[in-house]
Amino acid sequence: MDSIIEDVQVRKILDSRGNPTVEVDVITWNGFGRAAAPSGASTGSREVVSFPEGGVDVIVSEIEDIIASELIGMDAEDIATIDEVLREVDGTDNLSAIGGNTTVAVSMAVAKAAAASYNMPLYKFLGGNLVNELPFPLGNMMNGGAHAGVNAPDIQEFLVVPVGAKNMVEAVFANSSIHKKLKELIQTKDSNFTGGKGDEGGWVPNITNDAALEIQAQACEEVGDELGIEIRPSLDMAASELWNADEQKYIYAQDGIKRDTGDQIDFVKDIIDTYNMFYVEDPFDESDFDGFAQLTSKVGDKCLICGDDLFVTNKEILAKGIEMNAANAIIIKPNQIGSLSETYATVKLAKENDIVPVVSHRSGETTDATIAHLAVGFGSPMIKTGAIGGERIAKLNELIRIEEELPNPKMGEF
Ligand SMILES: C=C(OP(=O)(O)O)C(=O)O
Ligand SMILES: [Mg+2]
Repeated sequence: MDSIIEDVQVRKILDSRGNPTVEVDVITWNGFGRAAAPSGASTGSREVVSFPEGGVDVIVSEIEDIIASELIGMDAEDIATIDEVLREVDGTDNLSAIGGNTTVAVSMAVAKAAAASYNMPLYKFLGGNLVNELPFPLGNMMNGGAHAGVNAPDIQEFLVVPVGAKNMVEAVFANSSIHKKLKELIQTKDSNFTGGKGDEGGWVPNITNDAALEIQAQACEEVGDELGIEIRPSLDMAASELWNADEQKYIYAQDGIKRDTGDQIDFVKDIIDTYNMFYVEDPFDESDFDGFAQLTSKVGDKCLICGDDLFVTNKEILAKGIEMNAANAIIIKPNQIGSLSETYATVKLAKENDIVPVVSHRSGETTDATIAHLAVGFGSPMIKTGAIGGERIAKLNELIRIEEELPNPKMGEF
C-alpha cells in the first residue's frame, strides 16, 4: 500500500552539455522518487536508442500520459514488472519508440520512490542491510577524443584510481589533488594552456598522447608520495572512435600514426607495462572481441581490461564476452540498456563470472546521484564518475554521505 504509484510526471531539463534530457518524478502513497537520464557522446552502436523521434518534447507532450496511465495503481516495489510494462509500451527491441532515456529515468525513479515509501535510501533498498562496501572512484583527469576539441590527445580519458585510499573522503580528495597537479604539469608542456576542460571535467591540453601519459604517471607518483597512498593511472581509449573500418586501422590524428589491430595490441600492452596501468577501457573497436581477448590473455592478470562500447551493459553481449575471455571488467551504464532490472541482470552475470562491474556516468550528465546508490547497492568495487564539476561531484559527495551512514564502511574489493 505504501508504495502504490499515484502519479508519474515527466519534464524536460538541462544536461551538463546544455542539451535537453528527461527527468521523471514518481509519487507513491507514502513516497517520492526523482531520476534523470544522462546522454553519451561516444556511444556504442548496440546501445538502446536514447530518445524517440522528436526528442524530449514528444516524451513530455505524448509519452508521459501513456506511461502514467499504465503505471498508476502498480506497486513501485515491483520494479522488474514495471520495467517489462515499459518495454511492452515501447514495443521495439532498441526502445526507439519511447526512448531508453525515458524508460531508464522512469525505472530509476520508481526504485527511488519504492525505497522512499519505506523510508530507506536506495542503496539499502537494492543491496540489503548488510551492504557496507564503497566503490573506488575512477576519476577523469584529462580529456581527448570525442570528449574534447581539435588538437587534444586521441585517447578519450586519462583516469586515475586511488587504490590505496582507506575511505571515500580520502579517495575523492586524492583524485582532486591529482586534477590540480595535472594543471601545473600541463602548463610546463603547453605554454598556451588556458585551463580548458572537456565534457567530463578533465583538462584538455594540446599535447601528444605520449606527453599526456608521462604527466599522468608523474602526477600519480608525486601526489601519491605527498598523500602516502598508492594512486594508479588508467585509461578509456574509446577505440571505436579511432577505428576506421575502410582502412582497418586505428587513426591517431594527434600523433599522425595509424595502427592495425596487431600494432594496437602491442601499443596498448606497452602502455600497460610502462605505466603500470590499473585499468584500460575499450582498447579496441566495439566489434573486435578477438582483439580484446588477445590483450586480456596477455595482461589480464595485472590490469583490468574493461568493455564499455563492447558490452553496452547488455547481458547477452556480456555472455559472449565471457565465453571468449574478452575482458575482466565491464562498464555499467543503465541508459545503455534502458532499465534498472536489466542493468542488475548484467551486473549479476558479471559478478558470477569474476568480471568487475564498474558503474559509470555518461559524458552528458545531470546532478542526479542515483548511480552512487547503484554502485553501493550492487556491490560495484569501482565507480567512474569524474573528479570535479557540479554534475560529477553530485555523485562523489553522495558517496561521502553514504559512507557516513554505513555502520562499518570499507572500500570495495577487486
Ligand atoms: C562516459 C563515456 O562517454 P560517453 O558517455 O560519451 O559514452 C565513456 O565512453 O565511458
Ligand atoms: Mg567508455
